[in-house]
Amino acid sequence: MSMQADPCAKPSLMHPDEAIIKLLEQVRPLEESEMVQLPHALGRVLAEDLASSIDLPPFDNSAMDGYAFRFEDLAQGNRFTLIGHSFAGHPFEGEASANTCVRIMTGAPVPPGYDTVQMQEKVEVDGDSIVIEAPKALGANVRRRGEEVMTGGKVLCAGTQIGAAEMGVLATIGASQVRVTRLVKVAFFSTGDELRPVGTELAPGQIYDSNRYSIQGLLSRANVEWIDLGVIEDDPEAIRAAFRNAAANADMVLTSGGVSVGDADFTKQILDEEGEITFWKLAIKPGKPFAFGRIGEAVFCGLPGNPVSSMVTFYKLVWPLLNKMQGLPQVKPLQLQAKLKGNLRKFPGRVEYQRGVLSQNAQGEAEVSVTGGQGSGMLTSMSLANCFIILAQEQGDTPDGSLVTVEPFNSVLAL
Ligand SMILES: Nc1nc2c(c(=O)[nH]1)N[C@H]1C(S)=C(S)[C@@H](COP(=O)(O)OP(=O)(O)OC[C@H]3O[C@@H](n4cnc5c(N)ncnc54)[C@H](O)[C@@H]3O)O[C@H]1N2
Ligand code: MOO
Repeated sequence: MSMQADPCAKPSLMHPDEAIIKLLEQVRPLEESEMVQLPHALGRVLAEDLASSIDLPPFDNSAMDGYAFRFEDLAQGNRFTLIGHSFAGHPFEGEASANTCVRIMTGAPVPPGYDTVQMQEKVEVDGDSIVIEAPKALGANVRRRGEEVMTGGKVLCAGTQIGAAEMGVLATIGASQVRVTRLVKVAFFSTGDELRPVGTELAPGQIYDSNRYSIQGLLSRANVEWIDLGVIEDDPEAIRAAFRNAAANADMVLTSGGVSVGDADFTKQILDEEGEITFWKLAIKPGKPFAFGRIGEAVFCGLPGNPVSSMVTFYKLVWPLLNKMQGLPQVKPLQLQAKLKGNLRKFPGRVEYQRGVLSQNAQGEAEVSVTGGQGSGMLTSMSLANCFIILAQEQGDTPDGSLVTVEPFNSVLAL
């Protein structure tokens, strides 16, 4: 295993795990909340615990298509007279009496007085009467009123992100609107004189501004409100004006580019003048020059310009911050061990987030391979991947067949 030193590594680089802890200390959950109509609640975060105002299910109902009857009547035999039917939405209106039964459908109310349902496959119909094969227990195939939740019972907790299941739970208890934390506002811009918008011709030395689009994708996945301030030229006054505008309108200012040491890297310089930088330079690859600070009331995250670096630092550092600001709990990402296919090159010095394809082989073992070239400008290495291969700070080259740590892409990165 080669253990050459990373020419870029410096002892002062901060480990990304330490950086996350420090970052999270700098932000608080937003306190403001608002009511939203249920169809607009997807992705939002509940601002308060929610109790059910009804029993769930609201009435005793059948779990099977079949016949409702009184269990005790089986003591007199298993022939029952059919006296009516109960369909979902159309309950039986009559009265239960000895040795009678009611035809019942799944979800239909079990008429008062009846207590047990037998599925129709276990019943013989004989004119107006039926012969029931005795079910094992009283109450068989009946879903009892309130068996899931009683009126007043908690169904969802504050801090829960509303996904597809929660949308359904909210509708189940009849909530037409719901109180959620207000959306975090993020203003972002790209910096760089070489950047051109899509839909224009490239002159020599120019490239298309891809980061704004990947950042838009990430912000959409993170369920925040974003303000796109476009591309700002490498001019200190233009960057200063953009910073002021962004800070006045957002909770977070997010930039891409200009955080390294080049002669036109003004982002850090302007932020030093207009706000404050808390730390800068992390032991992470890609993404070393990630910058963090404050400008006015807003937090500032400066993503490196290299396209993969900006995505990796967003995932690792910005996303947990946004989660905390939205009132979501921090969830440790799932990691697992997978067998490496091929050799991996790495210099000791920085934690590396190489892009990988995780799959299961015929023996059911997890295997992973890198997505080709791992340069921090090669964005296709991200789009081909479904996981990160995480290599520890002091690790060097890793041979084929080794067990490596992988982190499957989470909801912010996966489609
Ligand atoms: N002498 C040193 N040079 C560099 C160092 C260093 O430590 N010493 N760090 C390198 C690392 S690591 C990174 S990452 C980059 C980060 O640089 P910046 O954040 O200042 O970004 P730029 O210089 O503006 O751009 C870097 C690269 O990315 C392209 N880019 C920028 N913005 C976009 C965009 N919106 N869409 C697509 N591509 C973008 C830009 O053209 C450059 O190729 O610095 C290294 N240098
Ligand atoms: O950290 Mo840079 O992102 O290695 O290229």
